[in-house]
This record gives sequence, structure tokens and C-alpha cells, in this order.
Amino acid sequence: MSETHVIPVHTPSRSYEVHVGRGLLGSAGSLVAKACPKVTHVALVSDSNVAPLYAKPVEESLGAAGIAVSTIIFPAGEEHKRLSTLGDILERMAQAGLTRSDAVVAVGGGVTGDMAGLAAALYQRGIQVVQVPTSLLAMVDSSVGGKTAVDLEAGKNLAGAFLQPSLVVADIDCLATVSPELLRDSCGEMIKHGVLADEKLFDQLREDPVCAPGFDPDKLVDIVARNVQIKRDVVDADEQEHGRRQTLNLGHTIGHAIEAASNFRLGHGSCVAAGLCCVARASARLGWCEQNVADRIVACVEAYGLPTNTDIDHETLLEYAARDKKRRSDGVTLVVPTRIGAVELRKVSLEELRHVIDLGCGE
Ligand SMILES: NC(=O)c1ccc[n+]([C@@H]2O[C@H](COP(=O)([O-])OP(=O)(O)OC[C@H]3O[C@@H](n4cnc5c(N)ncnc54)[C@H](O)[C@@H]3O)[C@@H](O)[C@H]2O)c1
Ligand SMILES: O=C(O)C(=O)C[C@@H](O)[C@H](O)[C@H](O)COP(=O)(O)O
Ligand SMILES: [Zn+2]
Repeated sequence: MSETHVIPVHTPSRSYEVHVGRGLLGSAGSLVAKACPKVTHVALVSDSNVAPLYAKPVEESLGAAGIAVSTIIFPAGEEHKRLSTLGDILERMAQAGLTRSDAVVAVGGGVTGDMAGLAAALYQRGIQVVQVPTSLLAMVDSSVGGKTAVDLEAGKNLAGAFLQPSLVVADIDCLATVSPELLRDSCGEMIKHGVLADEKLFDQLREDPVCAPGFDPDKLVDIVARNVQIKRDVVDADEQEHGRRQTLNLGHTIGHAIEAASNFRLGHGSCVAAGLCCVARASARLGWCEQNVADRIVACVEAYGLPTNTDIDHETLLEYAARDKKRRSDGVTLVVPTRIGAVELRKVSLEELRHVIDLGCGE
């Protein structure tokens, strides 16, 4: 059995620990009690797929630590990451009698973490949240860094807040119940991390695909921890995305557009993978990186069986991409790979973005 990694995060608004290991759900209660000593009651928020699998062990562990639990379950799926579901969660928190000294415990994938985190940010103007990610994507990305949001008709994550968690508990054993498709989808964000910060991780992911059947869970603990460190380094340096944190959006300008335009038919990680390939191809054509960089990225995404392009028409992609949160009056900041392990931010006008989409998403 591999060791548990404890990764400290230090942002201006909060410092906390991310625990990554195996068999951690049973310790969730004592970890919460230590990280949030004043909390006596939590709202455990989970979706309709994850709750039947993992709510009980977390409830029991919290109970054993002397913490009362009110469980709130919402219907699973990105299509429910909406203001209406958020409103329902908030009403149920109020009915349960949560006070400002209580907390939310999010048990689930990125949708649960984003929505439960936003509920915590809003409830009585802000209470603590603990993230217990159960999808690989949520473990390596969404549970860390404090971005919370719901989608609007106009696009992804357009209403949200920053709220750093007080604790993250990532139990790799939860991945045993994840479908091969979801596991593959989550790898999109890990490939992104390799491209933006760590060539060694990128090569490791390429040579030994994490989504292959029977992948060693102990090895996965180390890989998840490395991904968390990459994200932590960026979030520590720029909590609220004034500069460097925008690099974590690599692949997302086009990826989010694909996700919203396809009405969430494809998972988030798959859209990021396709968006990453598109921006890499365009970058090579524009001389922003060597052709070999784009070829390696596309080959890695292909090795995971993830999409490397989209058939959505370019006008629609541009429309959604223009509503991106990196849009300012004079254009959009695009994240561009310069080599494997490094990226740069490039300000492009909407006309230039149209050209990037034409070059990157063409035949
Ligand atoms: N806040 C951030 O920094 C951040 C970062 C990346 C992605 N995100 C967001 O995260 C979301 C995608 O996350 P996701 O892929 O986890 O989606 P998700 O939460 O919808 O989970 C995908 C599916 O897997 C199920 N599931 C989760 N864990 C499971 C388990 N252990 N066993 C069986 N089924 C399980 C869920 O019920 C769901 O049906 C998107 O909304 C994306 O925008 C946020
Ligand atoms: O944490 C971040 O910062 C990220 O950009 C991570 C992304 O993987 C994630 O999908 C995030 O939710 C996108 O942020 P958004 O601000 O573009 O919605
Ligand atoms: Zn993402």
C-alpha cells in the first residue's frame, strides 16, 4: 500500500491540506474535526450516483467524530449544475438548520464540488467547505484551488465564487466504481497538467496510460499527488486568476466552447483534450511552438482514446469562446503551449481567435 501524500496549500484567503491516498474515507470524520474544530454539523452534498456508493462511510466517519450530518442529494449530471439545483441545495441547508459555524462536505465529482462549494460560499454569506472528490478529475483538479460555479445558458461556470476548501480528502479507492469512460475523460486534465508544467509527467502519462484496465492504484496515488502539486503551485502564486492562474485554462477556451455548444454530450475532460489539440495545432501553424510539440500532444490524447478535434462549426465555437471569462473588451487571453512543460499567455483579438479556431479545428 502506498503512503498518503499530504500536500499543503497556502493562499491569501486560506491554508489547508490535500490528503491523497487509499482507504481515507474512514478517516474523513477525524480529518474534518481537526481541520474545522468549531464545526458540529455538516451538510453532506452528493449526487444521485455517488451518494448510494460513498455517503454512508463518510456519514459514519463524521458521526464517530461527533459531527451531525444532514445529507442532501441532487440529480447527477452537468445538466444539473444550474442555479435551480443550487437554490434547492441552499433551501435544504437552511431547513437542516446549518449555522455560520457549520460546514458543507462535498462528496462527488467536479459537478458536486463546484455546486456544493458555491452553496457554501453563498450560505449565510459564506461557511466552510470540505472537498471529498470521487472522480479522478475532481481529485487532480476541481477539488483544489477554490473555484466554484454553476453554468448559465450562455456558457460554462458563468456564475460562481472563489472559496478555498478547508480540507481535501482524495481517496483513490473511490475510483474502483468509476466507469472506464469517465476515467478516460478525467485524463484530459492530467495531460493538460503535463503540457503546462511537467514534461516528465507528460511522458509518464503517454507511455503508461492511467486509464488502462488494471492500472496500479498505488502508482495512481503518486500521479494524483503530482497533479495536485502542479495545481497547488499555480494557485498559491495567484489565487484569484489575475495572471498565472489563467495558465490552468490551457485547452479551455475552445474546450469550454465545445462543451457548451455540444450541450454537454461530451465530458469536461474530453472537451479540454480536444481544445488542447486544437490550440496546439494552431500554435504550431502560427509559429508559437514547434510542430513536434503539437504532434506529441495530439499523439498523447489519441493514446487515451480522447477526441483530438471537434466537428462543431467555427462560428458557434467563436460565439461561445467570446463569452469566456478570460475575455476583456480588447480580446481574449489564450493559453498557448510553447514546449511540453511550458505555456505562455497571448492576448488575441476576436478576429485572431477566429483564425486560431480555423487553423486548429480545421481538417
Ligand atoms: N472548480 C474547478 O477548478 C474545476 C476544475 C475542473 C473541472 N471542473 C468542473 O468539474 C466538472 C467535471 O467533473 P467530473 O468529470 O467529476 O463530473 P461529474 O461530477 O459529473 O462526475 C461524472 C459522473 O461520474 C459519477 N461519479 C463520480 N464519482 C464516481 C465514483 N467514484 N463512482 C461512480 N460514479 C462516480 C458522477 O455521478 C457523474 O455521473 C465540470 O462541471 C467542470 O466544469 C471544475
Ligand atoms: O482552477 C483553475 O483555475 C482552472 O482553470 C481549472 C480548470 O480545469 C477548470 O475547468 C475551471 O473550472 C475552469 O475555470 P473557468 O474560470 O474557466 O470556469
Ligand atoms: Zn477544466
